Amino acid sequence: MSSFPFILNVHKGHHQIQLNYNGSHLEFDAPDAEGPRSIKTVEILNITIEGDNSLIISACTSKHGPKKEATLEVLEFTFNDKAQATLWQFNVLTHVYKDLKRGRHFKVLVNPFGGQGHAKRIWEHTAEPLFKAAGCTYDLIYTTHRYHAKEIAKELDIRAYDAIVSVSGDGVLHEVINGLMERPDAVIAHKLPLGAIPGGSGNALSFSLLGEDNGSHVGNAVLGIIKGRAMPVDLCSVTQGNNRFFSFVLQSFGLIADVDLGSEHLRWMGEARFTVSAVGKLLSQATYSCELAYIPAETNVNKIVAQYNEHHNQPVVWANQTHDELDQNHQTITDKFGSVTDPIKESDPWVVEKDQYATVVGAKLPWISKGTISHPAAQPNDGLIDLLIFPKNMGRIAGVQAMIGVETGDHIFSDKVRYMKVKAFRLTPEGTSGYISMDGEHTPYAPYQVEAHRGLISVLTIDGRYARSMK
Ligand SMILES: Nc1ncnc2c1ncn2[C@@H]1O[C@H](COP(=O)(O)OP(=O)(O)OP(=O)(O)O)[C@@H](O)[C@H]1O
Repeated sequence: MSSFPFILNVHKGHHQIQLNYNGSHLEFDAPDAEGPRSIKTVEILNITIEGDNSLIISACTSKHGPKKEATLEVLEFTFNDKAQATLWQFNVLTHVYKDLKRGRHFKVLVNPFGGQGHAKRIWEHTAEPLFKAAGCTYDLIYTTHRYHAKEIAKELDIRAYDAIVSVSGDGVLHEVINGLMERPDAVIAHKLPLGAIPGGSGNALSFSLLGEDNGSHVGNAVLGIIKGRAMPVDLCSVTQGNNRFFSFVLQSFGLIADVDLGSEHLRWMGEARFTVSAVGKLLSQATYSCELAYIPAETNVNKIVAQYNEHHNQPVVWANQTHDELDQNHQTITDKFGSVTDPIKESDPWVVEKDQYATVVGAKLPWISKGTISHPAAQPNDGLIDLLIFPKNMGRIAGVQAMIGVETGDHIFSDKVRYMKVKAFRLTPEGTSGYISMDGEHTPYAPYQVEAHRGLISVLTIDGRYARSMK
């Protein structure tokens, strides 16, 4: 291949323009008031030639600054020399899709009722045009009932697709993951990457991938699916009674579960319902009794923060560069620390305590929704669960301060809050009624045990890690 820059002289109306691709950006002077333009390599979706003299560049750009949503931009130019234009197109596209498959094929699941019914419009108006512009293809299904996504994932011809994409909230993704993990060929199926387009009311994965400013931006999410690579992501196995399932967001007991599941009547408030409801509960100083057992990996917050910063300085590791737990010799995922119905093994370093708590929440994602960074040190593939505990007797002021801290993740530095990394935990609630939420799903008020499995699934992303959740 020839060397950078790749230059092509084109026309826009009467203006002569030089398109200059330097390996990291496509640069040119826009003829109108816009002035010089610079489009990043990652933003370029496609370059096509139409007829004898037309060059079309499709890109997904955040024209009005990095905090604004990336949208489809189609630039049209004319050229005089078709052979030169074709060579330029080939050179630029080859570099733009270096190590990436061009024209990926997706299974797309849209929950038409997700996110107060906006998911269909999100797909049609924003996501679909971007996929088409990039030359991607897809089989689309609108989910028609609860567990539909799980049924699809269980039956899917996984070899036919490059990823499963959901236009929904975390609920549909939870179903997809569980569908994949229940297959007899889970050993292969779990390798199919997932793509998340925010279309629900809780879009924890999208916020964790794209951060507070861009977590709800559909264009940015789609760009990650078209141009991203598969990042290994831990999955938690949960045992409860004789059931076993998988959780990728959070497992909550007490206040956070009440807020998640018990504030349906405030649904009209949208995202604000979580904060409003949580502050109300904290002011009422409700506590919940349980026995909590955990296997600690790190309980010192300062060390957890140091490890977090170190992780962000390490080079990114992609899914095809790791060894996963499942292989031809281990066709099922076994829980190293047993199930909730087993007695706790004395040979494992469990710590057991019995008390009242405002909330106990395990999570694998830093964001649980917009403005809620409950587990800021959560990492995609450290093989550990971040466990957040608000104890009893926090006091109203400290409780509300901690809740305000959740907006930035600063609550973990409060001396009233406990935050640790654990390998597994078991929670045995006292009493018979209350809420337990697994990825937003209502589960029985009964003992459960959670264990992290490293890098069991993968998610398409450009950055290869979660957005920075701590300064
Ligand atoms: N057509 C449908 N009718 C009813 N329920 C559905 C349908 N499609 C999907 N679901 C269910 O909706 C639930 C929530 O889905 P989703 O992940 O899109 O959004 P959410 O953010 O979790 O919640 P919501 O947007 O509804 O507040 C899922 O558990 C899924 O089983």
